Amino acid sequence: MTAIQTFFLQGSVSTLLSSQSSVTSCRKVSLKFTVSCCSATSPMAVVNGNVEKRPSDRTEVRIGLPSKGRMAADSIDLLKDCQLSVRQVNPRQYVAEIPQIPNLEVWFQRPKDIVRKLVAGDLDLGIVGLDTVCEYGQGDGDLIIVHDALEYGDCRLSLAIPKYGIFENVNSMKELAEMPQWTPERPLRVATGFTYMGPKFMKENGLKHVTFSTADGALEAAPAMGIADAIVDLVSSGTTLRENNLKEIEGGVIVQSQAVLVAGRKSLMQRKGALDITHEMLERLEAHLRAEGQFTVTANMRGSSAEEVAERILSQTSLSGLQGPTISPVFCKRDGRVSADYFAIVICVPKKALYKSVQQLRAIGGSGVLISPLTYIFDEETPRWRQLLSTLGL
Ligand SMILES: Nc1ncnc2c1ncn2[C@@H]1O[C@H](COP(=O)(O)OP(=O)(O)OP(=O)(O)O)[C@@H](O)[C@H]1O
Ligand SMILES: O=P(O)(O)OC[C@H]1O[C@H](OP(=O)(O)OP(=O)(O)O)[C@H](O)[C@@H]1O
Ligand SMILES: [Mg+2]
Repeated sequence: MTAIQTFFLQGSVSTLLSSQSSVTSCRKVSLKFTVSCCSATSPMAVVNGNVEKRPSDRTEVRIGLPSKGRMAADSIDLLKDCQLSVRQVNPRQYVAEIPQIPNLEVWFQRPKDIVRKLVAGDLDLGIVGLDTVCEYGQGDGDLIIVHDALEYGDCRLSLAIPKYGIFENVNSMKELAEMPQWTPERPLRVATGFTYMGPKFMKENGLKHVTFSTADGALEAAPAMGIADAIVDLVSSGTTLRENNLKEIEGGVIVQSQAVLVAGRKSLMQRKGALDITHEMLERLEAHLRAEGQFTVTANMRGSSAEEVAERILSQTSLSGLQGPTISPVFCKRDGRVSADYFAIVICVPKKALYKSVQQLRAIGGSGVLISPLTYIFDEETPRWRQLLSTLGL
């Protein structure tokens, strides 16, 4: 089998629902491809990962974590930061446990197989990149994004074209679509590993004469090798594109991706314990991720009363904290009398605003400013949980 397989877009394509809300699902889309190495009518067709969708009566809830690649270690680390330690006896063992959640089994799988197994119902929850959910979930309405921003694995799925030659002055999808060069005899040739999202995107952008080829890696070489005119691939720092003389263009970002927690709708609705486990994981993730962006700041301030100190603090934009400052009197004994001339204040400030906050504190008379890391912020209820319940119609 050759490294590059060519296929043509034949089927209808519809839109992926935008991921503006914290809980997103993808709409069902059907595409047909003619792949040179096998056909859908082949008597020995191999289904990806699962034989058929079938109800299972297992009692454990299963979460899939990436077994390899750049998401693997970060996923374990994230859970560890949430006090969920994955106990794996050895790295070649694909099942593990999290002692803090007894009824949860961890299965290590390749990211694409996590999505396939979620669709098949063999996994209930998974952590993967949003790009993988979109590509391998193919708009399956059963997939629900429970947490859309786990804050690692940041990248985007983008279309890129050469900086040189006929593309020199092409800087947008509109300009690419309007190039006179693309005809039925000489279509735009796109190399991509994203054989679902790539064609869908091109169709949505009105590119009619397009063919696609696929390979497992180093796609950025395809234009220089003369195999393709453009590529659709993941971009993070942009270094690989730059080093290969390729550029992104306006309107060419297909998906902004990062690690997400994804679940199967049927699992959440039908598998005993799955919804409770999802709630606990969501709470832990949110508490950790909210805290990660914040510092606790304590300082002393001279003042006549807690209210007077509060007014000074709340006059500064960077010092309002999560709900407002906590202010406690600092008692001292002077001339035999106990009095509170100082107040200790505690606020949370975004890490990004740390120095500005310290400056503002000083400006209103703050002294002895102490900064400490925050581990968890548990709020009354997480907005994502409310959103999930509403998505499930609960
Ligand atoms: N350059 C990158 N920077 C950050 N995140 C990335 C980058 N490339 C990919 N990712 C994210 O990490 C996920 C896994 O990518 P990774 O390269 O580890 O595995 P893969 O491409 O599926 O497998 P392999 O590269 O071994 O074929 C991707 O689906 C994406 O969400
Ligand atoms: O914008 P950058 O930071 O340069 O990252 C982008 C590159 O990272 C990924 O490849 P990966 O390293 O996973 O290699 P692969 O092609 O073997 O999957 C992706 O497919 C790009 O080639
Ligand atoms: Mg890769």
